[in-house]
Amino acid sequence: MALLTCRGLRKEFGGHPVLDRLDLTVAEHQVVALIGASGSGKSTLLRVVNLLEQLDDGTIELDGEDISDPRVDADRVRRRIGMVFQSYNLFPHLTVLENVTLAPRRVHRRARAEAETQARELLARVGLVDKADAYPDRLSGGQQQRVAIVRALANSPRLMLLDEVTSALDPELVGEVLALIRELKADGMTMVLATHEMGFAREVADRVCFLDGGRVVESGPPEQVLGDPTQPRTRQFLRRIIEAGRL
Ligand SMILES: Nc1ncnc2c1ncn2[C@@H]1O[C@H](COP(=O)(O)OP(=O)(O)OP(=O)(O)O)[C@@H](O)[C@H]1O
Repeated sequence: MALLTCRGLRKEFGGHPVLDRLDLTVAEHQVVALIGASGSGKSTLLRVVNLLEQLDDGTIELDGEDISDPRVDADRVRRRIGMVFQSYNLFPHLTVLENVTLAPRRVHRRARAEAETQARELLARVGLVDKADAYPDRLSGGQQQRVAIVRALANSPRLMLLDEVTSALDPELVGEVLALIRELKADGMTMVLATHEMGFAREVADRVCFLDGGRVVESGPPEQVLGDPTQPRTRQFLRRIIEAGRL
């Protein structure tokens, strides 16, 4: 059963199509990795799914509901989707605990004690409960990113969208964030992640989609798309990655 179905997505910036009749289906519990050169539309795809950008054409269904209908309440949709960005985007003036409990309290109207108990449980899971009262600037990049993921999980999302979540991290901090994503997969979380980490895409994704020119040019199991691609443009992209020593 498809959790997310994108059909014919089109998005233009300044008359230039960034998504060009893009189709993507994600089954429940599936992990889909989006790969592709810089500017191929990966972030834009995640942003339109989370209704942060308006579509020019196409439809997006989440759990069978057409969320691309302009009459849909975007806030209600975003409560079912957890989005994590490259640059963490934690609120600097709030503690870790306040960052994690903000949406559950304000949006989901949970009582403070209940939201804090859940937040501490989630923080304990990622080994950061001792940082609950710290402000983000006291945390390493890897710790901040794990808090950002916990903050998204606190809304009990149906779908997680992860946009280059390790790109801003020093190499020694990448592993701790990838370990957390591995755990989410083991828990059955449905995820769509844009990544430049081909090794990670190969390991964690059930399906890899190669984007080029705003379309999914090739899609399949990681070993096929990354190991034996059928499309010349995928081959060319991977050749460049190999030459750069990133595969
Ligand atoms: N708000 C915007 N206004 C104008 N152009 C935009 C906007 N957002 C994205 N673009 C353009 O759309 C294209 C696709 O960008 P996008 O960020 O989706 O690519 P990407 O595949 O995620 O790239 P990267 O791997 O570098 O993150 C780029 O040419 C970008 O400059």
